[in-house]
Amino acid sequence: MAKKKHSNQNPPVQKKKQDNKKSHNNHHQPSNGSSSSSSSKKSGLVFPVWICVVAGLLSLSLGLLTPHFLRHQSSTTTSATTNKHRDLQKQKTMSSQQQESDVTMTDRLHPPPEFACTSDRLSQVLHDKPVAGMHVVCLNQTMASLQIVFYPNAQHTSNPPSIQLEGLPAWDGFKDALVTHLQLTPMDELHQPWAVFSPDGELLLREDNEHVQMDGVASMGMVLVFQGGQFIWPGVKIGFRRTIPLHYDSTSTTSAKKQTATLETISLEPLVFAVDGFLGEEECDFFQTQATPSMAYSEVTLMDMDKGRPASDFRTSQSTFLTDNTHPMISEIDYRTASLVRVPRVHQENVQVLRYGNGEKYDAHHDYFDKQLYQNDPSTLRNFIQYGRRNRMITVFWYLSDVEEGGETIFPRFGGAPPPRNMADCQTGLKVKPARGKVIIFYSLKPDGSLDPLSLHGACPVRKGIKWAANKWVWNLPIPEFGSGR
Ligand SMILES: O=C(O)CCC(=O)C(=O)O
Ligand SMILES: [Fe+2]
Repeated sequence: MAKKKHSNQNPPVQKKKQDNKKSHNNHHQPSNGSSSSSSSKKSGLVFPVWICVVAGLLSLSLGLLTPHFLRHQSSTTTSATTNKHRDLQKQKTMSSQQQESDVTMTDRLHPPPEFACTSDRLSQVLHDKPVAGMHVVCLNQTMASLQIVFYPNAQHTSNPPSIQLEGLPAWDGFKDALVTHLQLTPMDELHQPWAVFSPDGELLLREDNEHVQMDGVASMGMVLVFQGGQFIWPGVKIGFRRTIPLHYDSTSTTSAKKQTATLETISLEPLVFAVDGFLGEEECDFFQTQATPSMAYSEVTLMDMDKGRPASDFRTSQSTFLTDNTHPMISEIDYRTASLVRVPRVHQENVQVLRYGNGEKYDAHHDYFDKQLYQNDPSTLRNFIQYGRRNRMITVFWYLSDVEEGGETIFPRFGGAPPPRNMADCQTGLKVKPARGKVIIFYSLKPDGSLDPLSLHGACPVRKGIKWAANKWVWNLPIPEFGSGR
């Protein structure tokens, strides 16, 4: 039986002229150079260190006020957060006797409490089994050195490797340490630069940043490094629940803003989270109403081996893309989604609304594009996936209705199971029951940036009732020419 792998895709749109070649995310605002320097000249060491720490945290949080996942890619390089480093240099010129006695009291420059590398915080990011390409790094900055503890592939270990760098290292030294101890591979034309994030998904550094002042970073406490360059929530273990704050774009006008979301890990292989109540009643109704006039039996982008076959061989539901991004309810959810996955809105496709009537289904497939399977489709290869560099990374799948019977989303390769022989089979695997307002988040790419074949999934036939749902696809790179963030 022919393998029925296929992807569903927005039809190609004329590419707008956009320069997104070399983009850096500017996550730290430049320091204004004021604050604690005069008091650190006058008084002893303990007092100025505290002032410096407070000033550092203040300017760090100012830098974080507009999280990167709400911003478009900017072309500035990483710059200084605080004047803490300069103050530290001044302090180092003080008498060594004075320094010694005070250092014992304020030896460690405290990271923001929520990012401190405590065993509790570590238990929220480490896994029993290695996660290829996601690394946890603990930074312990003292007056004299920076201690770096590595948890390669975000795996628990009682004896993690660590190193000690003298003073506050330069970006090059820190970068070399990460590359060596985490075995990071350099970017090339098919791979994004690796990147360093706060545990809350804030982009801090990228491999291709040129001028980085390390003070803000070194005092972060814990950072996550992703070989694939994009943030992915650590799954930790099945049943793990993480409540995250949701941030909103300042232009957002909706009154009913959700402040938090709770992600529950429902599978590690593939990585799947469930978020109850992510969408409100009004929103579920709105998307059904908005989509109804343009619903049509679904198209799929056929792989080479499937060319000529009708889409209904695989997928019998109706669907439509909603393209009016200026509608407040649509853009509101785009921003909410950017915050949910901590990936900027410009990585999102327009939402695709789905409706399954009785008996309608969608056989198991991947949402990513495997470039090997599109070698005879130059348009998809070039325009969408840029020969494999760009791809769908995340599906945020919305359930807009309850379904009386059937209509589950199935992951047949749950737990690393082998590929099913029959892609229409709905017996084995993880089955997610639709529930109005709930979304699931699943990752088609792994933290190292490679395709995750275990993300295979399908829609079981609806047995009773109607299933309304939607796909919100988030790419691993900006898609300004066909995404919803245009
Ligand atoms: O309807 C579902 O549960 C899944 C649909 C799906 O995977 C898709 O539209 O790509
Ligand atoms: Fe899908």
